[in-house]
Amino acid sequence: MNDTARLAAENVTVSFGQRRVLYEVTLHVGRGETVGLRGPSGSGKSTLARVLALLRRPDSGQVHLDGAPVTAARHRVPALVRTRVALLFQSPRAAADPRLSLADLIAEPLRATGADRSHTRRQVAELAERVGLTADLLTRRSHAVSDGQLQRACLARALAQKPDYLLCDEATAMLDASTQAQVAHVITDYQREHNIGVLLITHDPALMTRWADRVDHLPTIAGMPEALPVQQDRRLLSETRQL
Ligand SMILES: Nc1ncnc2c1ncn2[C@@H]1O[C@H](COP(=O)(O)OP(=O)(O)OP(=O)(O)O)[C@@H](O)[C@H]1O
Repeated sequence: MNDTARLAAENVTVSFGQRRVLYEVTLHVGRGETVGLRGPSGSGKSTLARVLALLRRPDSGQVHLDGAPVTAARHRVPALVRTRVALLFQSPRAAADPRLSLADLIAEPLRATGADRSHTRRQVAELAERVGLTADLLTRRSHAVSDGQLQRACLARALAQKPDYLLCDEATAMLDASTQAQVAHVITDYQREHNIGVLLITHDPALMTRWADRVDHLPTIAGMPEALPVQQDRRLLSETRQL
């Protein structure tokens, strides 16, 4: 694999107030690979995903996107860079504007890039078909669809960005087994077609085993105090294994 074709967190440290959540964590996701990230509740998995998704700047350390450092976050990152990483959250309701129909939700990234209406309509129809949403669902707003249907719309929206990296933060945890399998199938198909890197955060060991090429692990610190001493080691334990 080309060493620069990857999304990388390098020595990332993040604290919330006095509480250090990540300390010098390094994690790489290469194009075409699926990296699992495990760790107990509160160990900082979502925080690391937000850093990698360019939603939060680390206190120290850096994010590299295909070899180039990204030193800003959110709207300070140029749209062409920002949209290359998509994040799919556990709760689609928290991630979806309730005023939008599912069609408008999926179209959000296309509108943001100024795509014309007919292109947007075609893309939305294609993405809806890819994730298994029928036309009648596309006119509904989030309150009138199930969690599984809404999560599929959020996945379609993420793919509308044409990301090179997709970060799935417990993205299938709320779904029944069959919807979970469908969502996983859509993502792995897309990955094969577009050679995207996938970060998979899940507490489900079976899903991790089936899906991840290798797994990294964020450790817990037993009895972690609110204010950690600087030397407290929060480095990532790499548990490279071929599954
Ligand atoms: N915005 C915030 N402000 C203050 N503390 C936060 C904030 N976001 C996260 N935290 C804290 O940081 C720690 C790590 O949270 P994070 O959500 O990254 O963990 P996680 O490993 O994803 O947990 P889970 O598996 O339960 O989702 C937790 O103690 C959490 O309470």
